[in-house]
Amino acid sequence: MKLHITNETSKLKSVILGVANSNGPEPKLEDAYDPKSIKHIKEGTYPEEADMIQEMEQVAVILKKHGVEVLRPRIIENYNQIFSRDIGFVIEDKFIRANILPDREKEIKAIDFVLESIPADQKIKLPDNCHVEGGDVMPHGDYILVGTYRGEDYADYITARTNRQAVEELQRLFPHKIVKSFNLRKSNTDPKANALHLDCCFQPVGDKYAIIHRNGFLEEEEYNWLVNLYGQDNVLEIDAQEMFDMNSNIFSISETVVISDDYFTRLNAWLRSKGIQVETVNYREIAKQEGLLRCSTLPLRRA
Ligand SMILES: NC(=[NH2+])NCCC[C@H](N)C(=O)O
Repeated sequence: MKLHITNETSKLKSVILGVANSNGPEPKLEDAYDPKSIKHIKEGTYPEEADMIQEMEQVAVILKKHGVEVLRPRIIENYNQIFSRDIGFVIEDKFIRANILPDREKEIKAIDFVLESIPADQKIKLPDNCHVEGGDVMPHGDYILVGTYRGEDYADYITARTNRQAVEELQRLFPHKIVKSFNLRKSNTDPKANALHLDCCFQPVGDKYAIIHRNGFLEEEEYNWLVNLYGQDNVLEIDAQEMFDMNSNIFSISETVVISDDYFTRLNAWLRSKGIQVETVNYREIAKQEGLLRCSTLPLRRA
């Protein structure tokens, strides 16, 4: 297995796409770990497995059409394995195993066949006190952009998934990169005010563009730093409703092709106006669990 990831948008060669099969029964309220799932459990609109399977198959078809190798996790009975992004991530030729929320720690076992094909010196397990999930980590050329939560009350937030210790450890592991971290707004109860991961409020796209939601960031200066990295004219600012709908969580197959949700009419028109081909799927049921296309993919190799 050859690993190579240095950014979000180079031509995708190989990816793990999550699975919704045997996703388990609707969680009890006290077992849910994000506010959007909680909302849908309360309202009786939690997504059906059959619908989510069908939504994910549309993504598999598009990826294959674009010549991408698509790997799927082995199915663990009655376990949520939709959001592969968070279980690990690749930076350059290293696979870093995430120290994920304990509720999700079995997910990694289902990609053992991938891990076995990676040489031992390319696999990294962070110390246990470093919490990190792939949704918070974006290799970006000379930078590694990392979403985090620096509040003293970190432990109170089930929505805070990447801590300072992990940010520091990533810098130690990749001394030739600049690890830039972003303090994100967290809410256990309000999905419109919760940037669950960095990819829930920001994502680079194309060769010089980005999608961003200002209120996802707690520090004005960190938000401005990101906007300046692209230039104001190259950034699409999304509002709280669009963040909630998960507009920043599309997925790039290359600098010129993305997979987006058919529902994102404003975003898709903006992408097309920049010369980007937009492949669309309907991911409205998956979206109810506070994740979307980037969250359900774990890229292993890009050109
Ligand atoms: N990369 C992401 N944004 N992943 C979203 C994961 C959503 C999932 N319900 C969780 O709370 O863990």
